[in-house]
Amino acid sequence: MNYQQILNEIKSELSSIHYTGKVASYIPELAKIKPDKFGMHLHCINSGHYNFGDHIERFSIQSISKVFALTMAMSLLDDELFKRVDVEPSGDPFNSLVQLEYENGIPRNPFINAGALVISDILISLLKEPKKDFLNFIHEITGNTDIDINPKVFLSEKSYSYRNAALLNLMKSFGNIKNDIETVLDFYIYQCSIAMSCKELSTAFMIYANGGKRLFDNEQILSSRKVKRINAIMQTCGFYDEAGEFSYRVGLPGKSGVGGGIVAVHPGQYAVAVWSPPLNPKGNSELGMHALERLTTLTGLSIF
Ligand SMILES: NC(=O)CC[C@H](N)C(=O)O
Repeated sequence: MNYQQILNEIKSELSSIHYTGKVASYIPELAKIKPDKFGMHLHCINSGHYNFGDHIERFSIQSISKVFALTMAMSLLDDELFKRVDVEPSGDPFNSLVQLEYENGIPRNPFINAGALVISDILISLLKEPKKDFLNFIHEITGNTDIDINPKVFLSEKSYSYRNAALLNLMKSFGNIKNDIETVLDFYIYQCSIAMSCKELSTAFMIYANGGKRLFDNEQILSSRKVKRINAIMQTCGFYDEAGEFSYRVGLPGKSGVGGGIVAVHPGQYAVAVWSPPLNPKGNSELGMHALERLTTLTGLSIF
């Protein structure tokens, strides 16, 4: 199959689509990103790299970091982790508070903000230097030690984090947050402000496509049992109240972020990342979803 030709076709098809999405503005620093940025990077297990556009430019990974945080927490703790966060789709927006009240402060899954905040709390309790260890984990799975946060995005989100503070306060009232709220918020926002390119993200997500092994040296990072579970959570919960739509249109486990990135994996075949900042009303990259839908249609390679 000529993957580069397929990517070129996706690029030309999408250049004529009139998008209606808006770049995220509730984190002021993200609103400065040009809406016409667009890149895609496909990393195939057997045949290497294919790409187009702004695929080596770094952008704010935002909620894509929730997959790395869950991976770290699952490598430190076993099933007891899931007493504090569930694995069910929420059907609600990423920053919603409503379900938490009914469900006694136990978030529906680790990929909505409430769930990721619980994971941050767990990591703070277990790690010596949470920020350093988190960044080191990303360096380990990408083999790239200069990946870092964007300090402007970090500070920008810190000054507008009222909803995440509300989620933390509510969960703390139910006893599901052990550390102090400022510390958890700070670490959570730190993770979200990491900047990576589509190329780097497709390398990082290769562990989920390759049975838990880094592709570049075959080192086992995560057991295949844990990979199965993380991919299942990405499939059912990776896109908030649009997880069903993504599954139906694209047919891959994946995760999005409000920076406009989406990463998806086809276990045994490839990891792919796409970046286009304008978001649809559910907070997922409008053109990113479209590009991935075309990829699985044109290659015939979805998991279904
Ligand atoms: N969906 C996202 O990417 C949200 C992440 C963002 N940092 C927030 O907490 O609001």
